[in-house]
Amino acid sequence: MAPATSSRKPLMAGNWKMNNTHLEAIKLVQQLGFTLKEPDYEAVEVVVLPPFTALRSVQSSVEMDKLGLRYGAQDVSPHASGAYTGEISGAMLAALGCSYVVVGHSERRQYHNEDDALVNAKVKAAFANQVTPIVCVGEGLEVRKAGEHVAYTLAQVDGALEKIPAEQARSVVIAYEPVWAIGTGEVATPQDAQEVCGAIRGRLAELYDGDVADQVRVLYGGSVKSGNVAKLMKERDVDGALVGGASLDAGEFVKICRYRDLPA
Ligand SMILES: O=C(CO)COP(=O)(O)O
Repeated sequence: MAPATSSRKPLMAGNWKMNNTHLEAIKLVQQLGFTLKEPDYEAVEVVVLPPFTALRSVQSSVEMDKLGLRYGAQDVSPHASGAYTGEISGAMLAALGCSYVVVGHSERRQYHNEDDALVNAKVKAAFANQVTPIVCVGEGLEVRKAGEHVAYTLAQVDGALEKIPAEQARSVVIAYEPVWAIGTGEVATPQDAQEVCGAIRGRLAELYDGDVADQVRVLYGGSVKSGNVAKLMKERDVDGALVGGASLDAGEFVKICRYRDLPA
């Protein structure tokens, strides 16, 4: 278990999903970038995850205006290059300055039949290009009702990290996103989030020697808003949030990044 004095920097990541053209993306990034200041970035790492088509514009905005935001993509191909129509490689993301890529989001597992083996291959593709994967895990409602949410989620962690060496695993980000909480307004209780995030860290301690479990940031995702983030962030194994809908509104996402100012 991680000591309470861990050095993990909180991470607030906005998963825009299939929203915002590249023009809308520039506007949102500028609103965020000009509102957030040095003290914000000292306290939390702020990341936006636009659609592929907006990455180049986001890169230009961030570089031109010297914004402190980081950005990344929502998916990556397991393949390095070649005849894979419609896919985007890790090298392409790296060339656009992406720091992160989401891997294994439940929407991709559900609508694109992504299994643990594919998620694992994508984690490898990300690391091969020095892009940090944000690995999404989490159970659906049926699994939760059956009381099997911890075992189910840990099996996804095992699958995603298969044959990933400790030097890489220590920088991975894991997002616990219970499917029943995504886009439903039904946020997990802080206790529910802590139960699974703590179990994930426990599993990392079993899988890896040294400080891996203490270094890895475990995020919670699923209906995070300014009204619930402060309570979630009080939990010892919740190191940040993967925010969907609420990250599309600059004012709301800034409030989430400044959760320390909100009543818990
Ligand atoms: O899936 C999510 C982030 O990846 C969560 O989405 P919502 O915040 O819209 O529930």
